[in-house]
Amino acid sequence: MTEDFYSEIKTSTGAFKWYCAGEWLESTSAKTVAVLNPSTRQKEFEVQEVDSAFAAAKEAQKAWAKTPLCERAEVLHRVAAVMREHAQPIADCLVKEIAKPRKDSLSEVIRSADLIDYTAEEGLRSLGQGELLNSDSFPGQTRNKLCLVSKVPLGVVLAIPPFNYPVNLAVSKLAPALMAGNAVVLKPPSQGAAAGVHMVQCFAAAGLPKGLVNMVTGKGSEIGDYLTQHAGVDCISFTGGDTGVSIARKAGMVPLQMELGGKDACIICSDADIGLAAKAVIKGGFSYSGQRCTAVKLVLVHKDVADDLVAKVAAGVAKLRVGAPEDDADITPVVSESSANFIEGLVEDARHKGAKFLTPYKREGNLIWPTLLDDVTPEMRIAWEEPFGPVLPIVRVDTVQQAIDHCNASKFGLQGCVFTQDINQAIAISDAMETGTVQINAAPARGPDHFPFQGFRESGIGSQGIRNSLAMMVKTKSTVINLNQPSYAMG
Ligand SMILES: NC(=O)C1=CN([C@@H]2O[C@H](COP(=O)(O)OP(=O)(O)OC[C@H]3O[C@@H](n4cnc5c(N)ncnc54)[C@H](OP(=O)(O)O)[C@@H]3O)[C@@H](O)[C@H]2O)C=CC1
Ligand SMILES: O=C(O)[C@H](O)COP(=O)(O)O
Repeated sequence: MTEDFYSEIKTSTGAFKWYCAGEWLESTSAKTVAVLNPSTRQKEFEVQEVDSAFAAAKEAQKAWAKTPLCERAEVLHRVAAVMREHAQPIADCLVKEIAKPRKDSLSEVIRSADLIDYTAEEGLRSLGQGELLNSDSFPGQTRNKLCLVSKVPLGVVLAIPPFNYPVNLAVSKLAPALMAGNAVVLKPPSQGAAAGVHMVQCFAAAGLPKGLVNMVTGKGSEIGDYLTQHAGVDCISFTGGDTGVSIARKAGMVPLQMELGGKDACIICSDADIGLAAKAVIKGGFSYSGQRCTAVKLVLVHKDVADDLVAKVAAGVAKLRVGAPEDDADITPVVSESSANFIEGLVEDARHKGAKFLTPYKREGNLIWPTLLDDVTPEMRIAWEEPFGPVLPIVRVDTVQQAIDHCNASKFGLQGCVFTQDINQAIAISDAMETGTVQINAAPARGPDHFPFQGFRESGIGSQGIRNSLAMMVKTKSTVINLNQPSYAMG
């Protein structure tokens, strides 16, 4: 029974426990953090605020590093199977604590199980390979040295995912870290922590060695510095907003994988298929109410096709269903009141500076109706900042170069997309855009999860995607065999 399966994760007072060295524990401070339901704005869950789990992780990691790759892969496949079997309660948490539509919540969990399986398989192949270098290719050397290059674990990985994909973006760190022989301390987002607790129970139930995955709950603003600057951390894998920039500045000598904010722009050329572009703009701009790092956050459309595009997008936006995540509405409450207030600030700034409202701005609590703004100019904040909500600005441009210049002037460089029917123009624009990925004739997207995913400038450091995350979670080790005489192949 799935309910029994999750019974041990709660304290007697109903808060969720934290997880250390294979045990679900109650915090000695008894301090808790309330998780508010974005729809009702009432307390839905409680998680504990606790201290550290690094010692347990370090201890467990030593034995795990000596565990054969194929055994690590087997354990991960078991985790994926358990997660699929017990997916619904995790998805239910996502509906209640981050107001993600019901269907999308379940698909996030299933996508995460798929990611774990794929990581196990990819890790078996890629981590099993090393390199052999001969010394005689460097000037002045003979072939008397053989360098064996292998990949060894980093140690303890601190994983910090954001609220909008608390399961998938946790698993995208945990699975490669574990497959590569590391232990993990997970700090889930406060809004998303209940889903995180349920997810960790799947790792525990799959028979992962004790101490290998530990979960510390609490507010990032209070325990974040303690965790990210802890001497027991050997790597930080963080996904989130500007906080990541300050973490990177303060972090010590540890590898960083930072996936941060974005202002993903959609450039629509005069020869574009406008029907296709309009559909992508609507889906890209408004799915999960615009709360995706890869959401379309700016449309830069050529003036010759702008009226056509705007009419088609407005017609599509009018059909979006606004309501409750339980009812699978397209637009659901944004994650918090402070987030809704921030979005409203951007909308009001645009109103004062002359933006044209193609849909009226409407808000009830955390629920914001989809808002389409035309005639946006570079003087408006919305032209540069990410609302992380259902608000989409449209800038009309005279030339494609103007659109490229706008993208490249942004502090962000996550993804972008271009719509044109001329492949030569598409490639030229892609090459000119300073973003980690450019999609041609489709909206930005991180998935499928094995594609490399990276941000330039303040959008990140390093690269995600299953193969790249596996490569990120190891360090290179060389062993040099020194022969007593040069040895050349076959005679
Ligand atoms: N490039 C990418 O791959 C992605 C980027 N994002 C970006 O994430 C942002 C939205 O997510 P959001 O959760 O609001 O982002 P935040 O940066 O606010 O939080 C991300 C995580 O960091 C934690 N945190 C907060 N303060 C600190 C601190 N000082 N030290 C360590 N950890 C801390 C949070 O915990 P707590 O919840 O307790 O505050 C949370 O777990 C957007 O900017 C979006 O673009 C989102 C998804 C993907
Ligand atoms: O947090 C996000 O926005 C995700 O990384 C987006 O993933 P997706 O583009 O595959 O939905």
